[in-house]
Amino acid sequence: MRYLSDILEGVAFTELQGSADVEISAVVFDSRKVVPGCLFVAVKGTAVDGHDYIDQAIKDGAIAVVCEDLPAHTATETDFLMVQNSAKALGTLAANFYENPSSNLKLVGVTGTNGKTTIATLLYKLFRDLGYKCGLLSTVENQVNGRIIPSTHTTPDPVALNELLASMVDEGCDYCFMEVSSHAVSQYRIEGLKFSGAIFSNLTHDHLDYHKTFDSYRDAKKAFFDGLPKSAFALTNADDKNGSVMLQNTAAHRKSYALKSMADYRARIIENQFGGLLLNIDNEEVWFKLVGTFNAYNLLAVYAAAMLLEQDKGKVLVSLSKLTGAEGRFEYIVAPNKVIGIVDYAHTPDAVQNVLSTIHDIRKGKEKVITVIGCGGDRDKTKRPVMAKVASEWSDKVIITSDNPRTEDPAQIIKDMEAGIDPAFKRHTVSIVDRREAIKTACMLAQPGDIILLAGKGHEKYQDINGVKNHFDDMEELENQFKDMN
Ligand SMILES: CC(=O)N[C@H]1[C@@H](OP(=O)(O)OP(=O)(O)OC[C@H]2O[C@@H](n3ccc(=O)[nH]c3=O)[C@H](O)[C@@H]2O)O[C@H](CO)[C@@H](O)[C@@H]1O[C@H](C)C(=O)N[C@@H](C)C(=O)N[C@H](CCC(=O)O)C(=O)O
Ligand SMILES: Nc1ncnc2c1ncn2[C@@H]1O[C@H](COP(=O)(O)OP(=O)(O)OP(=O)(O)O)[C@@H](O)[C@H]1O
Ligand SMILES: N[C@H](CCC[C@H](N)C(=O)O)C(=O)O
Ligand SMILES: [Mg+2]
Repeated sequence: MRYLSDILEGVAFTELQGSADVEISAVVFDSRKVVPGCLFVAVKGTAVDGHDYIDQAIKDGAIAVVCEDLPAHTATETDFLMVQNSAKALGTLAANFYENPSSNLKLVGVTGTNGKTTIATLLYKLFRDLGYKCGLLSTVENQVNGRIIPSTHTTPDPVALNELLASMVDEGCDYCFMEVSSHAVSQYRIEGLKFSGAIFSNLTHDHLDYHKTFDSYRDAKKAFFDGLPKSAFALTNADDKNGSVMLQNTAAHRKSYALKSMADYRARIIENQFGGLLLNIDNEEVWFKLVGTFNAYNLLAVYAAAMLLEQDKGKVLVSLSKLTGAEGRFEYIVAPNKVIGIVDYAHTPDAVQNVLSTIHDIRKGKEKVITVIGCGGDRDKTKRPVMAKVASEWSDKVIITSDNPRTEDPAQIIKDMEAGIDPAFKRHTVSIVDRREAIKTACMLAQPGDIILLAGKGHEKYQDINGVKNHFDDMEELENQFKDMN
């Protein structure tokens, strides 16, 4: 049983109309999900204004409303709580409603453009292997100590997020490792959470449709560090030029990791091949199953976080050396005729460049690299030409195709991508709208030993066309094609 008065702690409200002495059955911010007796929080969104749904929410049973602007007619039984920022209040209200589960866990958040899922998933697997009960909140899936709960976002909304954390506490979890997206910070989804640690991976071009400028994208990531408590650690990548910016205004204790720069935790790549990475990590030589320089950074970040969480160095390195990465991140299979197919979630210019340069570093000789790539619809348009340019310059052949066109015309997305390709590389490029056909064509073009990269969809099991998610799985497509390639 929760009363409105119980969940107001930390909520900066300017006015209360009615009584805080009412029982609240749930905290809801979408009128379509209102249940009798709930508290409805009206949030001004990117598409519509939640304040327009207050009447509907009351009709459907909301007993109290949190809002920034009072509706014209409030002569009802309903209580109104006025705040300056409903989204921010929502985070705190949700955390309070679920009895602040983040205070009863060691919660570690990972932010950055690329590597969040990989780092969070590796930490989750590592700490379970070390014998702890853990939770995971990630793009691929959420997990409560082995129980999988499908994920809809990289970072869930504040209500779903606190509900998940509460179930982790109920099931006795010691740790939760979660991704913190820049959208989540800007939209206050993590408001009211108590973090024990934060990790920054890197910052490159993405999501400029939402954040408009690179600086405001960076500031969203930085705001996560700015809000950390003194008791937390703030771990940054010293090789990234924005790494130190993240730590500028944080109260948390500052730590760094790097392959090139001076840092608290350091590693050096000794071998980098399809079989894995041999790293000198904190003066120990260890083989890891993950591939590529970017994964050397991810592994080092995980190692450093484990050290900051006071784990045993030897045990951590042994366990980490056995782990595989996250689903759809540099996963590869080999056809009977020795063509190699890689499925990777690279969906930013930097990730595409990293994954292709890794392939160049680890291929044996003159094998050709054929890249199949598209860009998402209704998402950052400015990354399209850059991703196509990088793909064309780092591959022997590029097939431009669709990747979740959503409500956009897939042919137009492809045109936006083609515009970035230098004329010298145009003849290595073809465009095929249908992703299945594009993958089939790549397989037909490949000679024994060649490497096919399917970029952008990773673990995704769908192609979103006009809001309809049709089943589509890059790995499944590759397996279907590969079985007949003798
Ligand atoms: C652009 C964006 O991020 N939108 C997110 C945002 O929605 P919004 O505030 O813009 O919603 P809106 O449609 O304008 O509605 C405003 C308010 O009115 C309410 N409403 C709306 C309609 C109605 O009938 N009744 C009603 O009450 C809504 O519930 C909302 O509270 O807040 C919602 C709740 O948290 C999110 O579900 C929603 O994610 C959308 C679906 C989305 O696609 N987001 C992506 C871009 C995203 O968040 N991605 C990041 C990073 C991805 C990555 O790089 O990994 C992520 O964390 O997943
Ligand atoms: N540390 C890294 N630096 C640069 N690129 C990376 C790094 N780690 C992974 N990548 C590349 O980025 C892709 C996405 O990786 P991952 O899913 O771990 O990142 P993410 O930050 O969770 O992405 P998203 O924001 O979509 O959730 C990988 O498939 C790989 O190509
Ligand atoms: N999670 C990220 C990446 C999606 C990658 C790609 N498959 C797409 O649909 O654009 C996003 O929402 O921007
Ligand atoms: Mg992710």
